[in-house]
Amino acid sequence: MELGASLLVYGLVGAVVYMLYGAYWRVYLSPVAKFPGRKLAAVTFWYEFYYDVVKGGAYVYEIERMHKEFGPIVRINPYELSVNDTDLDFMNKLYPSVGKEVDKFWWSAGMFGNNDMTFGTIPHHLHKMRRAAFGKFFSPAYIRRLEPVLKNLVNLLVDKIAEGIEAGKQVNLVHAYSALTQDVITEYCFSSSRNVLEKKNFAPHWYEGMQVHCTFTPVIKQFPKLIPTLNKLPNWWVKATNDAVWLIRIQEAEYLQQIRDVIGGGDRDKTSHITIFHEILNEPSLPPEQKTEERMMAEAESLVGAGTLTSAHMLALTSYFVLDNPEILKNLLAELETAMPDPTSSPSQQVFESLPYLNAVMDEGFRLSYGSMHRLSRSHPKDSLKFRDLTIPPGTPVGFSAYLIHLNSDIFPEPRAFKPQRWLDLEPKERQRLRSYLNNFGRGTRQCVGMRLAYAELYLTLGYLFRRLGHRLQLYDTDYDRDIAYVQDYFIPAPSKQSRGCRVVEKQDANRSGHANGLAH
Ligand code: HEM
Repeated sequence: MELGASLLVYGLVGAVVYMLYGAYWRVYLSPVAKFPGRKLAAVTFWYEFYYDVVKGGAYVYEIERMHKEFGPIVRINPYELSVNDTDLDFMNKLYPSVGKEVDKFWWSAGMFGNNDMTFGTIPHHLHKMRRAAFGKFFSPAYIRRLEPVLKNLVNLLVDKIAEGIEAGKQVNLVHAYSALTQDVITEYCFSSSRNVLEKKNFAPHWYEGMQVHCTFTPVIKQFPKLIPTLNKLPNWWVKATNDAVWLIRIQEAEYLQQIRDVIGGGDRDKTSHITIFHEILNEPSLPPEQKTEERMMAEAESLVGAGTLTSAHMLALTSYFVLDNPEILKNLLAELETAMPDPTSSPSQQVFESLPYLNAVMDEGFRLSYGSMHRLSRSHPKDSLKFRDLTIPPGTPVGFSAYLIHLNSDIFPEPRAFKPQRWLDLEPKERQRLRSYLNNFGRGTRQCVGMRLAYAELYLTLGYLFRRLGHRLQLYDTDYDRDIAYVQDYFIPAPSKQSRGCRVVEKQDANRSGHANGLAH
């Protein structure tokens, strides 16, 4: 045999031996080898890839099956564990708020394209510094200060929905809500709303583009260089071949311009209120290398993405259940009529916060919309954790999935039913205990930074919309399993591929004869 051919054979044999030893090490010798689970999942990340990419956001169901088979703690890939359990003490230890270093898992932290955004930051201290630069913006004082901006946008949303149904059209609430949440977050980021509420049919391509972006997440985990590679492709090619990537590019150009305006002061005339990016860029504790255009763009993408789909999905699912259930609608309207006697008024969030029935409806909405179906993994680089009689070694990523907790029938009997009543007539302590199982916003140091803004949006939207239009809206050809239920895990969950959204029309009665054809305005 020639020297070249022999080297090739030796090389191939060496590679095979290396891979076999690697597989053996992962299954039998790794620090997490003692945890139960499927051997194939322990050997390779391609197992997860198969479920999430080939079967479409379906690894969460395979994890669910593993828990049924192997118990409350399972190994789900070469490094990571999943826990499905009702132990709140363990949950709080895994996701501490203070006092412990907690990292994200390197393999999944960059699933939205990079590790520059606060969401994608792996190490504890870097994350803490980045988050502190805008954390203040989401404090109760700032949220109150910007409430007038939010009220204007929610009022516009309700007017646009009213306009649509009065014209005899179907209004897709998912698109309407995502128009609202995009306008809110772009206004808060840059004092320059994207104005999606004013666009025809609420410019659904923005919502759809963001959904498609989420479907890239499992691919990016496996191929972390995917987005940088796509970014090198010429504009003309992207525009001609891929709408979703083109939309990402348009957004990036928009953010870059806004960020340059903030940095150069070119936005002074347009800015009517404080913004997240003024806050970050003026934060003295954040060093200049953390204020680069590139990092600010990553932060903008994550803020707009995180601030749009999550709240819109919760609102759409909750609206569906209220409109689909006359008893729930009746109770909610009765409460809102007392709290907001003048339907044309614009009360503040505080008015709605104290309403028991609205809160019960919202908690069911949170429970069935999950926030994220994905496990939220954390690793404690310096400490081991104890789960029952098992010791989890330091540095092991471990996560809970809100999907699994929220549908646990030991905590929530008849878990798939939307029952506001389960939150009512409880002792305050018991209600608080039950609420602590809601994991929509995650927990601890990485808990959703926009949670207070999200609550403000949800209270005002559900309050104003149902008080003003609740008795006039009717679902149009909307089926829960086909259109609403979140069934695909792309971190932000998606409904089935066949989903047509949550569509409403003007309720038919003796005095009205609207026709439900065509889309809104
Ligand atoms: C109902 C609405 C919302 C839900 C269910 C939700 C859910 C979540 C969850 C589960 C996380 C934690 C992810 C993790 O542990 O890795 C998160 C993080 C985050 N969310 Fe939200 N979110 C919502 C609204 C918002 C809004 C309105 C904003 C706008 C500012 C926002 C911005 C963020 C950011 C920046 C992070 C990263 C925080 C960090 O890593 O420190 N979210 N969100």
